[in-house]
Amino acid sequence: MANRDNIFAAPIEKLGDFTFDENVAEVFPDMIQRSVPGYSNIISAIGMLAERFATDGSRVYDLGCSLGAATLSMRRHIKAQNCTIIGVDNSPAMVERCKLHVNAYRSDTDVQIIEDDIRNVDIQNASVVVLNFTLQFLTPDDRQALLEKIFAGLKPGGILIISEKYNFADETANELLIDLHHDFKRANGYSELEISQKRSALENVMKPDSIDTHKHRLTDIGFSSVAVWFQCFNFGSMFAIK
Ligand SMILES: Nc1ncnc2c1ncn2[C@@H]1O[C@H](C[S@+](CC[C@H]([NH3+])C(=O)[O-])CC(=O)[O-])[C@@H](O)[C@H]1O
Ligand SMILES: O=C(O)C(=O)Cc1ccccc1
Repeated sequence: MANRDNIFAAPIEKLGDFTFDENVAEVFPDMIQRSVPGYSNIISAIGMLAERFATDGSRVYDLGCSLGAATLSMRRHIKAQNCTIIGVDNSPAMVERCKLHVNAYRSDTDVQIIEDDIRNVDIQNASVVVLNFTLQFLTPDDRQALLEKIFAGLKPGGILIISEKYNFADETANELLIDLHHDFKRANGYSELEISQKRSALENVMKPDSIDTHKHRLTDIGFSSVAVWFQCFNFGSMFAIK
């Protein structure tokens, strides 16, 4: 069984910003499963979308791949020939573990895991690009530049899948959805202290956009067929087709 996430269980005197360090990588499958509503469904659907959109000889990118959950789901589903999946993450602890997961099985689809900042990565000949809960960790300017680079590197008909935590312009709706997310975490065994310390640790490093902001930004860049295909509380996933 995966190691249990106890990172914020005890009171932390000098609470710093949340980072994807060794301790987080160690418990990450448990943390993300108990913290993100719909995570498993999203991972499965990313595989299904990749099966439809991956084309022969193209590249498939998983940007902010963590331990490679989306990469592995896509690798299981892709039927196209001579595809390469490129997973990128700038956390050495994540990349080290991700490589172990990927190398545990062989497959017809080649997988390369790269330790780098996704802002530096060259994107070319892409049929599928996945940003599964990664864009939210970049600054707004960096979000725009990254999405422009992805658009330029996608083949016509290629798909971008972006999963994010959202905020909502309506204050009442926003508070209710945040509360429901906290109920979800409580139901999954997190204490009030864990919920509040993690919330504080994330405050400076993760600033969610609204669904409208995402849609407008993608449409302005040139994507067509922008749609939310999944939402649970303040978490969801969109696709955008070039
Ligand atoms: N600039 C950056 N460059 C590279 N990696 C980055 C950067 N910023 C953050 N990361 C990486 O993005 C990942 C975000 S987790 C993604 C889950 C995964 N997609 C999953 O499907 O399981 C989401 C979450 O924990 O909420 C972490 O591994 C960071 O190291
Ligand atoms: O736990 C939370 O409150 C979240 O917003 C999701 C999350 C999951 C894993 C790492 C960082 C944020």
